[in-house]
Formats: sequence, C-alpha cells, structure tokens
Amino acid sequence: MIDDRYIEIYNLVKAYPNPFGESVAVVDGFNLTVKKGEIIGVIGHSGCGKSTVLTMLAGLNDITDGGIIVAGREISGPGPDRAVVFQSPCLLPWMSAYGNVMLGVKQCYPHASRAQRRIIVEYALNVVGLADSMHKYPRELSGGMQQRVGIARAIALKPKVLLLDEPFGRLDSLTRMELQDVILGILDREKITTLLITHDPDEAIYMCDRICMMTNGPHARVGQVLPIGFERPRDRDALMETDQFYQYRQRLLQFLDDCEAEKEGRGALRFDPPETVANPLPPAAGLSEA
Ligand SMILES: Nc1ncnc2c1ncn2[C@@H]1O[C@H](COP(=O)(O)OP(=O)(O)OP(=O)(O)O)[C@@H](O)[C@H]1O
Repeated sequence: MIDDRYIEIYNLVKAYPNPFGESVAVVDGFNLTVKKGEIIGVIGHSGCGKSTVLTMLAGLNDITDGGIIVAGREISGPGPDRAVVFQSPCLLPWMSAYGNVMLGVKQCYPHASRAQRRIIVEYALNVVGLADSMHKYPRELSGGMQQRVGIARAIALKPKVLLLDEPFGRLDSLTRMELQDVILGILDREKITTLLITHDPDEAIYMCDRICMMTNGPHARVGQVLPIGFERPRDRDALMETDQFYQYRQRLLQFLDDCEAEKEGRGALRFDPPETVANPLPPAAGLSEA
C-alpha cells in the first residue's frame, strides 16, 4: 500500500507576497500521489508553479498549507532521501568533479570510511560516464559534462526520490538525449521514484510513466494526468513510430493551448476529475521527520 502512495501530496498550498505585500496562493489545492519507482512528469506554462511544488517536495521551500508525505512520513525540511538536480548544476569551481560529488557524500555518510566514500563517488561518476574526467575542474568540463556531475552528485546520495527541475534545459539536443538515457538507465536500475519538470512534451512522453499537467497560476493545481502506456525501458526510435506517441503529444499540446486560451479569456480548461488526497497520517505522526 505504501508503495502505491509512495509520495502523497495533499491539498498543497504555497502563498508568496505580491509586490503590494498581499499574500497570493501561487499553488492552491495541488493533489497528487506517486507510486514507488514511478517517473512522473510535470508540465505547465512558465510561472505556473512547477518549481514551487518541486522545492516544497525537496523541503527547500516552506509549505503554506496541506502537506507532503514521502514513504509514510510527512516532510518538514530537506533530507538525504530526496536529491535535486536543477537546470544548472552550480558546481564549486575550486573543486574537481570528484571533489564536488564527495562534498555531499561526506555529509550524507559521516560514518563511512574514506575508502567507502571513494567507492561511492567513483561509482556515481562512472555511472554518468565521467570515469576519465573525474579529476577535471568545472572550467575544463562542457555544459553537458557539468550536468553529469550534478546528476552524479544527486545519485551518490542514494536517494529514494529524485527531483529533476528542467535538468536538460540548457543543453543542446544531442547532449539532452544522451543525458535522458543516462538518467533513465539509473532510474531503471535503481528504481528511484522521480519527479521531472520539463517544458518538452516529447521528453516527458519518452521518460515518464505519467504526466501531470498543471493549470495556470495563481491558484495552480493539477489539471489533467496523462498515463503513458509504453513499457520501460523504451526504445526512442520505435516509440516515435507509433501513433500513440503523437496522440499523447497532441493531448499535452492541447492542454497547454487550452491554458493559453483560458488566460486570454478565449475558453475554459477541461479538468480530469481532481484527485483528492486526504492527509493519511494522524496529526501527531505527521509533525516531523525522524
Ligand atoms: N520567492 C518568491 N517570492 C514571490 N513570488 C515567487 C517566489 N518564487 C516564485 N514566485 C512566483 O511564483 C510563481 C511560480 O513560480 P515557479 O518558479 O514555481 O514557476 P514555474 O512553473 O517553475 O516557472 P518556469 O517554468 O518559468 O520555471 C511565479 O509567478 C513566480 O513569480
């Protein structure tokens, strides 16, 4: 049962002050459950609140109302069970790729021996294809290689949940496809539950088991959820030869068009019956992460 509702986001609200000092609920009543090992995509127009949901799930952004439960525990801050890869990896320039990955590993495994930590770091850098470049500094690495370090840094923590915020957004299309496959290889092997924010419908269809479409903000929430019926692992070329792929793409583009029309007062959005996720924890158990 816990595996079917590995992540439970219930009635999530995030309010920010607007320029006039008034509190505005950017995200308002966001409900979603994610199964263990599932890859869930989140798409929606720029500024609708995708990163806001992700940073709350990462524990990096306070929750105004509602809550998030991961593996049966309500989150109350960041933790090594959830790792994030942002669009830009923000590596420390005075440290090598190895040093950048080691930094998190030291924090996460304070009791491991030096040899054990070295094995973890080298394994993570190997998995992302940086075996030969692990002692290079960020200035010596291409954008794609730097992002590989960012991915290695995340997976070295052996997270239960991987949060990807447009991780390929700054990369050329060839590097993007390479890194999509690197991540999919890791996810298929390690069965890490993943939330992927992307603006690219094709990327979402190729990578995800379901795609959550967010409505316009403020008061953004889940508009529709599209299950992707392709088995994983997937063959990119074979997928793109199916009619189903183009039907999925059409559904996503139609939703984004409808959002645009709604914003401009030209139409109304079609909603799936909203998922309601009740807080399944008694209040006392939901207070903190042990
Ligand atoms: N710290 C903050 N204070 C006030 N408003 C904020 C803050 N952070 C985000 N916002 C606002 O919240 C809304 C949602 O922002 P968010 O970055 O979550 O959107 P997004 O869907 O991820 O956008 P994009 O696709 O462009 O990355 C935006 O209107 C943004 O201006």
